[in-house]
Amino acid sequence: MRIKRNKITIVGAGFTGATTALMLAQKELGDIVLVDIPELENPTKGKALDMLEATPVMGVDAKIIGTANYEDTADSDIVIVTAGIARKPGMSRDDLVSTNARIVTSVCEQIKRTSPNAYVIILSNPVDAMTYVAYQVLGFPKNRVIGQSGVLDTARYCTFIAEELNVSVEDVQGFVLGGHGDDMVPLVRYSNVGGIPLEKLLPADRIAAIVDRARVGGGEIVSLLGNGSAYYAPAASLVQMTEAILKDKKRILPVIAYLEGEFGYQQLFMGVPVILGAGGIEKVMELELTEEEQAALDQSAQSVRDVIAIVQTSSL
Ligand SMILES: NC(=O)C1=CN([C@@H]2O[C@H](COP(=O)(O)OP(=O)(O)OC[C@H]3O[C@@H](n4cnc5c(N)ncnc54)[C@H](O)[C@@H]3O)[C@@H](O)[C@H]2O)C=CC1
Ligand SMILES: O=C([O-])CC(=O)C(=O)O
Repeated sequence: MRIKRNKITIVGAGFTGATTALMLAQKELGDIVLVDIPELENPTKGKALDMLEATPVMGVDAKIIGTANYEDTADSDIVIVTAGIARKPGMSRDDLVSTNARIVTSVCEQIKRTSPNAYVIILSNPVDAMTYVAYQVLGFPKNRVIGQSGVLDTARYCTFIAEELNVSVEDVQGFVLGGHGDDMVPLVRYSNVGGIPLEKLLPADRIAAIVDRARVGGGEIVSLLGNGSAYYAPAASLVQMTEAILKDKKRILPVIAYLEGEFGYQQLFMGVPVILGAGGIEKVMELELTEEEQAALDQSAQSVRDVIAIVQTSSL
């Protein structure tokens, strides 16, 4: 038997897609196919070739191609979907819903045809609802349809904690539950720094300020960039998820998963901690929540449901 190299497709070769491709190559996680629309075929080929030409300098082996043809993506192990429009200052992620639902639908129809066995990771916003759209169109089992929100939201939360305490980011542990919107739920009670509960290290008002900043972390970058949204930290998050699956690491990471009773929610895609390994989402890790935490999560779940309802009632 010949051992096969991993094949990773990234749909959407814009800021997040191209950055993810480069980071995947730097980690030698597999060969990479970047796909974009036919009108951008040459720029997509150009980005891929430019990255490929960086590989001898970086000392990594990864084939990287750009294309507008889904046949080139056939039999990918992982497909990452970043296709769609990004928000601009003054917009919410939910304002992208109609346009991106159409794009994610057409992309997933192609993925279903060309890579029926792939694990699919969705980034396009509003990502909880777009993961739902992808699941409907793909018809893949729920363990193979995964949305990215919590790794990024948690990264922001941990960055701000490390900055506040002037300690290494490596020693900060925590996670953020719920939808990828301004009412996401950073779980303070389960956060620690070097094993020491966060609540013993910082006063409540400083923790509250960190939680508030993490919740609007995406918007902070949108305001600063002026014409688009974050891409370095989102790309790093996608790479961590991809690595967890391809190396069967069984990482416990917060991702958007299909809930069928877990945390009390039925038939809902939302961010929760899971075991991520070679089986994709291998298990949702349920936690005991206080009444207050559950109420905050309920509010976030309702926001996700409201956006999914827009998708369900519109003729895309
Ligand atoms: N879930 C999350 O944590 C995050 C989500 N996002 C979302 O990711 C999406 C992409 O963001 P960026 O890369 O910054 O945007 P971008 O505009 O730089 O790139 C998007 C790319 O998608 C391509 N595209 C559009 N329709 C397509 C189709 N049918 N097939 C293939 N490609 C298509 C565009 O041509 C463009 O190159 C946005 O919706 C953004 O809101 C961004 C950061 C974090
Ligand atoms: O804020 C946005 O629109 C992009 C995104 O989801 C994030 O950076 O968290």
